[in-house]
Amino acid sequence: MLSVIKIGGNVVDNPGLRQQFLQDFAALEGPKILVHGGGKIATQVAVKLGVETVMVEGRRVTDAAMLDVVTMVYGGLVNKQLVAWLQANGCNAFGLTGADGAVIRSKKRTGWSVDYGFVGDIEAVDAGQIARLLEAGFVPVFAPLTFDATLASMLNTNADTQAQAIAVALSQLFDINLVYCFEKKGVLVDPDDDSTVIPELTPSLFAEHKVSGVISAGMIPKLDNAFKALSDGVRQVTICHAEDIRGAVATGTAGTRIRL
Ligand SMILES: Nc1ncnc2c1ncn2[C@@H]1O[C@H](COP(=O)(O)OP(=O)(O)O)[C@@H](O)[C@H]1O
Ligand SMILES: CC(=O)N[C@@H](CCC(=O)OP(=O)(O)O)C(=O)O
Repeated sequence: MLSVIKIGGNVVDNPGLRQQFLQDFAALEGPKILVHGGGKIATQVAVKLGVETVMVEGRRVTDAAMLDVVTMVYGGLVNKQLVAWLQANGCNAFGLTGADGAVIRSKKRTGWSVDYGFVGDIEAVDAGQIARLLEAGFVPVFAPLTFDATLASMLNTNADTQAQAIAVALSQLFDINLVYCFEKKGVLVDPDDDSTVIPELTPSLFAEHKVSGVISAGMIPKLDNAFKALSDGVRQVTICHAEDIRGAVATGTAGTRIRL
């Protein structure tokens, strides 16, 4: 089983949670891939540089100035720090974006009522190249950046979507366990109460909870990605707290298990 783990920016930005996660991730058995976010950190750096942040339905509107910010923050600062910290924990991390080795190609998002600018919708993931990194003993660590060769441009891609696309592409070659880690215990009935985890979520329960407002905001696109991964060939999908990653990988019992 290959574990594809996504970690959100709120965990990366919290030193205590991050340190525990890095140790736990480094100790996971078997082949593994990390996909990181970092939206919160990009917003903080953009403020310092005087670049305005505009989010529409959980996606960052990315003009030329913001593309420079996210390329620096995701491809540079966050990716390289994570690689260094994982190496310090004995994990042979290899940091990359979708442009490196042309592993993830995308197209600039068009045809929406909003002009998202330099946001990439993924067209192709080169599973063979990623598998070769794994065979060579590396642990790929992906920044949420893809690229369009025709435009000769980096593109900003949501990290949850990128994790889903990587997991689906590699499901041709491996049984995949996709785990979305964030700073809550799972999908919750009351998002402010970690004791209200929904242990199993089906499409019908998801639809009910969307209508009632129990599931909202960033959790909606995260779950759309989770269900898409399962229906496109991923074996197991879990949404859990970063501190429960070992249970999610070893026994599949942590947080919320997604079922079709
Ligand atoms: N029912 C729910 N259970 C847990 N979180 C929820 C729920 N509904 C909305 N959310 C919100 O969704 C957020 C997770 O989405 P997002 O911020 O995109 O995550 P990430 O940082 O991992 O990319 C949570 O921080 C929480 O505020
Ligand atoms: C297009 C788009 O919205 N990209 C995201 C990529 C980072 C991300 O997804 O970070 P989290 O997982 O921490 O939210 C953004 O720039 O915010």
